[in-house]
Amino acid sequence: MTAKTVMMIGYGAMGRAVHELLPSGLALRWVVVPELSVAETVARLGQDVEVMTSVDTCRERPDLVVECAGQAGLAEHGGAVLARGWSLAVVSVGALADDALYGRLHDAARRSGGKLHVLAGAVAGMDGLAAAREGGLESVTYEARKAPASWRGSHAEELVDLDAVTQPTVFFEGSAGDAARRFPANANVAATVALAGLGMENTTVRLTVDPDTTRNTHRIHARGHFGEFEIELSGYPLASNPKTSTLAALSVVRACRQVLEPVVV
Ligand SMILES: NC(=O)C1=CN([C@@H]2O[C@H](COP(=O)(O)OP(=O)(O)OC[C@H]3O[C@@H](n4cnc5c(N)ncnc54)[C@H](OP(=O)(O)O)[C@@H]3O)[C@@H](O)[C@H]2O)C=CC1
Ligand SMILES: O=C([O-])CC(=O)C(=O)O
Repeated sequence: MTAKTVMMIGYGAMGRAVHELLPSGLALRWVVVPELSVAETVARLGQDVEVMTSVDTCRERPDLVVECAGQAGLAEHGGAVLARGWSLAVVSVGALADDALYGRLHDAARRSGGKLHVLAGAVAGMDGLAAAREGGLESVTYEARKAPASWRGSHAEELVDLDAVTQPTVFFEGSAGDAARRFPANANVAATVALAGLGMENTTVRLTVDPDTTRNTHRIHARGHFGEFEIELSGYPLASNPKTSTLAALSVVRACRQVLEPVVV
């Protein structure tokens, strides 16, 4: 049987983890990275994978395109993928807090028959939340708790002294849209919860730095006509990037596997 093909946008910590776990029967054929990373990525991947800076260079049709490139990468390449009518599974969901980008990707997919799949990423429960929305939701709160190392290099450094915290400290409380825009590498899940539930402005987000944890912990509380649920997921970060949970990479692997499966769970 010929292998189904995958294109990956971005090849950082998550992309590499996904590549390692790609199910047999699927081949990573194209990787899209910024110009500055082309040489290093070619050296890592060898001849079997075509490394490019633009989706336009690809002359075939991938069975699935996965984005592991950060919000800027989704903004740069998402439109071109969807305009071709391809399927695009994304993790940098916070980019969709930008209404103009959301509209552009939505319209490109609608015109071409392409599909934008918002992956659950580092959290669970998005199916239940989206189902609950059908009956009406009253409130949705999302809280993330991570170690200081996971918040380094982010806007958190301007809000709290990451070297001095001695106990769990909330340093941001606001809307999902605001969180996704201010913490592009750390609060994509806030946008995912918002898209599944009450939207960017009506989803409350709390971000905490916890000096005593090595996990990335996500808690979602939702209340509505269906009743109420609370889930807490305590994930291991990837060794190669403490901002990124292992489960987020695994959600991309799952999306890849679904290309092969006649029954989708
Ligand atoms: N939904 C979720 O649960 C989660 C989502 N994420 C999202 O996944 C993204 C990737 O995570 P991770 O792999 O750990 O991050 P890394 O920073 O390790 O990797 C990002 C990769 O994307 C590349 N890239 C950056 N800009 C572009 C662009 N314009 N076009 C193509 N490629 C680009 C980078 O290249 P270069 O090195 O040259 O910059 C690098 O290869 C995060 O930035 C975040 O947005 C992360 C965790 C959880
Ligand atoms: O991986 C995680 O724990 C979540 C994350 O970074 C994000 O939401 O952007």
